[in-house]
Amino acid sequence: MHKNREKPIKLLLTWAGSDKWYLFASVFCAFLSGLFVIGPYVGIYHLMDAVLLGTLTRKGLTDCIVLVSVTTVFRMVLLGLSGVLSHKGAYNALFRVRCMIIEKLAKVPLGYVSERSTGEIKTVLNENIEKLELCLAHNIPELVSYLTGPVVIFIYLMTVNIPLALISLIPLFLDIPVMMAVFQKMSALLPETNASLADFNSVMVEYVRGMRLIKAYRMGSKSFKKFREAILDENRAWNKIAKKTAPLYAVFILLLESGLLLLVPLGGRLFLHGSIPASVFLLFSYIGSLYLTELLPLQQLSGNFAQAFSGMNKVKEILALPTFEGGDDFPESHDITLKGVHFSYDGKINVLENANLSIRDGEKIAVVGASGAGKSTVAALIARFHDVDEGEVLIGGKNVKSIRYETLLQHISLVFQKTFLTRDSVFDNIRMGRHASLTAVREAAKKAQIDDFIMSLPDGYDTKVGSYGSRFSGGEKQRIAIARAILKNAPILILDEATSAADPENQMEIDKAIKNLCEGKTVIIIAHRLSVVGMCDRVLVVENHTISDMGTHDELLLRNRNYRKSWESYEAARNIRYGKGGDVR
Ligand SMILES: Nc1ncnc2c1ncn2[C@@H]1O[C@H](COP(=O)(O)OP(=O)(O)OP(=O)(O)O)[C@@H](O)[C@H]1O
Repeated sequence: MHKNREKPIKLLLTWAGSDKWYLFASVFCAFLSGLFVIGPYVGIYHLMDAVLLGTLTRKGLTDCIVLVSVTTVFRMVLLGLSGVLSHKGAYNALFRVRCMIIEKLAKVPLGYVSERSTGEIKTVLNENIEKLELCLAHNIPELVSYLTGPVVIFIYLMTVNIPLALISLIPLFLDIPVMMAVFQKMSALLPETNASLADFNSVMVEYVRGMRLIKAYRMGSKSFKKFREAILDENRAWNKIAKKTAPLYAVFILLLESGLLLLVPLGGRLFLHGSIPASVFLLFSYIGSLYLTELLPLQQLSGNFAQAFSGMNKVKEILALPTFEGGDDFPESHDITLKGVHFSYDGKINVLENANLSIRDGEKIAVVGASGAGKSTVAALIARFHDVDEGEVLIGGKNVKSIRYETLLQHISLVFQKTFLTRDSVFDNIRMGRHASLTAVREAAKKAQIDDFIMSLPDGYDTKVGSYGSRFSGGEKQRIAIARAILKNAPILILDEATSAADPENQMEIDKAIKNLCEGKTVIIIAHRLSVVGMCDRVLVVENHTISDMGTHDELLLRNRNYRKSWESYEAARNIRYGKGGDVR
């Protein structure tokens, strides 16, 4: 809780780690560059003074030119140096924050990650973090530089004429509440803009992934309403910000430039009364009313800071997600038990109520039930993708909550319905980060019936998979995933409809691969097709929000009406033959 209230700049520096020294050095250079702003003003004032008094000499002119040139060059050099340092610090900090998020996402229960859409995570990793770059590399040094210059000029003006110098500050005091109002308005509206940006990113990812479908159905970009609406929504959100803040920006600029209206009449009066010399009058009329405009970029900075802080909140949200820390070693035995398990995804609708099961070490179980009955949920709870609301999930007699999360995942292999291949080589896709030799990888691939196919590719195991594994068929991808699981050799195996993408030819290969994969393991197969039942010892039926029955295929055929009906339908479908004209026999 305390962390959430941490000051944004302090938090940014914590995230920057040791790179904060680059940021400090950059701020220091920006400060020095701000000090040099005074040079041209002092030079011009002395020039005006000498011209008006008729005391200008060649040396005086040269001194003035040198002062103006040297201070301007120093200012630019320091500003450049500040930029180099701030970018080095900022990009290192960004790298660190992105790594922290990625590491966090790897540690949080999978349930949390899948609940956040890809687009939302992409928005945080990309757009929100980029705003931090803007803040660290540009806005903070700029803020220091923009503030130092006017402060130094003000101090100089005070040495010339205190009353006029103080009067020159009036526009600034009037502007402070306006700037605060801009910041507040931006901060209030940004969550909405962020949400629409995250939505836009989600829809964009969906649009690109669904391109095949869009083309197949000739939906065309215009007809993809969701995409267009997401773009329009994002535009609307930004227009709303512009509408609400533009008038305030205008007031800010007008006020900041209004010094002339005060200093010319007042200074003129003092000059005409002989209270100040002409050079002081001209100094305040020109510089005294202009130096505050150095602060003009601040109006944009307030908006940028608001955006950066809003992005930081998103990063904070992810970094605050709970992780499963600590815990015991994995148990020796691999039997699985569910005791009185209740579970709901949203806290409202119970997907499982009082679910009980007992799977023996080395047993192969098929999980059957209607679509949406909760089969995948049972598997997800065993792998602790979510925590149960009530009851216990035990492996080898130990509650999964007491087993070290990493260890738990190391001992469970999952083959999902949708196979995800990374953009690396086939070799790396099977190894998945572990140290395994080519011989070991090939051994696994042979058992998964995919070695011959991989060897027939132009670069064999070095073949790049390509984005989303687009160059492989569904069946090939599944066999690569099975090879992965064989190599992992975890004692517990969960297969979620792993055979769904197979054609009849592939099916035999996949069946062989699965048989090899399952050898000597405790296996749970989520069976959407009852053919899987043949390779399992027992069947578990999920229906009516619970595990309603568990037994061998023959036992269930005798005692479970719904299972018997499903089996009969499956048998009938299996025996369907097609006649010449396509008629069903
Ligand atoms: N992440 C989630 N958030 C909210 N509800 C979910 C989530 N995942 C699944 N559900 C809901 O929980 C119920 C059970 O889903 P589950 O995926 O376990 O069923 P299933 O039997 O495996 O279905 P299928 O055979 O169609 O894959 C469904 O009503 C589903 O809509």
